[in-house]
Amino acid sequence: MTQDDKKKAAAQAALKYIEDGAIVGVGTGSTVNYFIDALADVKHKIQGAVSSSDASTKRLEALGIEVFDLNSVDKFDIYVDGADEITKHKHMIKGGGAALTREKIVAAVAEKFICIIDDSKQVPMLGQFPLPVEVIPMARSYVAREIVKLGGDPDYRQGVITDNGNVILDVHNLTILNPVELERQLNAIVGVVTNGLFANRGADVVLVGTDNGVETIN
Ligand SMILES: O=C(CO)[C@H](O)[C@H](O)COP(=O)(O)O
Repeated sequence: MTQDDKKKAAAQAALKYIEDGAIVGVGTGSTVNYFIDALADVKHKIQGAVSSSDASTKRLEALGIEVFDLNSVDKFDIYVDGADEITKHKHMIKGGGAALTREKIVAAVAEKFICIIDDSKQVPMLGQFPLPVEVIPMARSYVAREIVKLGGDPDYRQGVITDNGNVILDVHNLTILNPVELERQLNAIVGVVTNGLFANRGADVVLVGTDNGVETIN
C-alpha cells in the first residue's frame, strides 16, 4: 500500500461517523482532500460543511457541498482533519498546510475530532516535524527571539501568507515533553495567533491507514 492509499482508506473510514442531516467540520490537507471527495458521494444526506481553509472551501463547493460560515452554526458533531504528527495520547502537531488557526477554531466548536492519517504520522514524541506557529507579521522577529528562549529554532516560512493574512514560523529542534504546557507557553507570547500543537484539545478518534487496513484508536 502506498502512503496515498493509506490516506484514502482512513478518509473513507471517516464517513461512518457522519449522520444524516449533519453539518461536517472539514480540515485541510491531502488526506482531507480524499475525505472531501468521499463526502461528495454522500452529499445528499448532509446539510453541508464548515471549512477550515479557503482551499477546502473551494474543493467542497466545487463538488456541490454547501459551506456555512462558522458564525451561523452553533454546534456540530464531527470535525475531520489530518495531522503532521500524533502520539498515543492523541496530541498532535498540525499546520504543515498553514491552516492551523482556522483548524483549531473549527475543531473547538465540534463535539468530536476525528483524525485521519497514514501510519507514518504516528510518533512516540512530538517535535521531529517542525512546529508551525502563526504570527502577526510585525511581531515576527520578537516572537522568534522569545521562541529561542524556549529552546526552539524558528525558521520563517518564506512566501507563505495564511488565510488570515499572517506569517508562519516553523520551529525546529524542540523537545516536546509536555505538549499541553508548551501549547500554553507559545500562545502566551504576544504576537502569536496560534501554534500547531493540538494538545489541550487533541483528537477524540484516530483512524490510521496501515498495510493491514484502517485501525481505529478511541
Ligand atoms: O494541519 C494540516 C494543514 O494545516 C494538515 O492536517 C496536516 O499538514 C496534514 O496534511 P496531509 O494530510 O497533507 O499530510
